[in-house]
Amino acid sequence: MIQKQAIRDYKLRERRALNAVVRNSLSSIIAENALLFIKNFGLTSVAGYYPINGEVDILYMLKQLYTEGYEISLPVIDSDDRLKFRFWDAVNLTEGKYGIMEPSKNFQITVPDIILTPLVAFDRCCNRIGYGKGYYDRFFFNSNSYKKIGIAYSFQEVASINIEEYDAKMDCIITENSIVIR
Ligand SMILES: Nc1nc2c(c(=O)[nH]1)N(C=O)[C@@H](CNc1ccc(C(=O)N[C@@H](CCC(=O)O)C(=O)O)cc1)CN2
Ligand SMILES: Nc1ncnc2c1ncn2[C@@H]1O[C@H](COP(=O)(O)OP(=O)(O)OP(=O)(O)O)[C@@H](O)[C@H]1O
Repeated sequence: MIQKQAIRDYKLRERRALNAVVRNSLSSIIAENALLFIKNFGLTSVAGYYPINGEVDILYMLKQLYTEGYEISLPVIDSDDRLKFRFWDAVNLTEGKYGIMEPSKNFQITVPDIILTPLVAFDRCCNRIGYGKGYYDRFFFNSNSYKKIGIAYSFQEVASINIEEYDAKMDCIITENSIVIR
C-alpha cells in the first residue's frame, strides 16, 4: 500500500512537470493510436474523460469520433459519490465534483462499450494506479461487459504494481510508442 502511494506521488509530480508543448504533441500521437484501435473494435459507444492535471488530452479525438457518429460519454461523480457515465454532445459541459467538467444532468446515464481510462501509473501486465479514491475500480468491479483501455504517456510505466483484490486490469494500454495488450 505504501509502495502504491509512493508510485502515485512520484508519477503525479512527473506528469505535472510536463510542459504544454510536449503534452500536446504526445497527446496527439496517443490519441491517433487510440483512434485506430477504437475503430478496429466495431463498437460504437465510447467513454472518454475530461483531462485534468496534465492527463493525456483526448478531447479532440472524442469530438472527431462524435462527428463520425459514435456515442460519446464522460465520467460524472453522481450524488451517491459513484462514478457513472453520461452521454456528451461534444460541446456542453458543466462543473462537477473536484472541479472536473462533465455533461449536465440533462444527458442520460449510459453503459459504454469502450472505456478510455485515465491513469497515474501502469505496468506491462496492464495493472493501473489512479488517484486512489477507487472510483474506477469500484465501477469496474460491478461489471465486465466493456473494453477497458488505459490511456497514458510512456513515462507513466513502472516495473510492477502490487495489485490488490479490487484492482481491475486494463485490456490494453495505449501510449505514444506502444500498445500493451494483456
Ligand atoms: N479526467 C478525469 N476525470 C475523472 C477521473 C480521472 O481520473 N480523470 N476520476 C477518476 O477517479 C474521477 C474523479 N476522481 C478524482 C479523484 C481524486 C482527485 C484528486 O485527488 N485530485 C487531487 C490532485 C491530484 C494531483 O495532485 O495532481 C486534488 O484535488 O488535490 C481528482 C479526481 C472522475 N473523473
Ligand atoms: N470494489 C470496491 N469496493 C469497495 N471499495 C473499493 C473497491 N475498489 C476499490 N475500493 C477502495 O478504493 C480505494 C482506492 O483504491 P485503489 O488504491 O486501488 O485506487 P487506484 O488504483 O488508484 O484507482 P482509482 O482510479 O479507482 O482510484 C481503496 O481504499 C479500496 O479499498
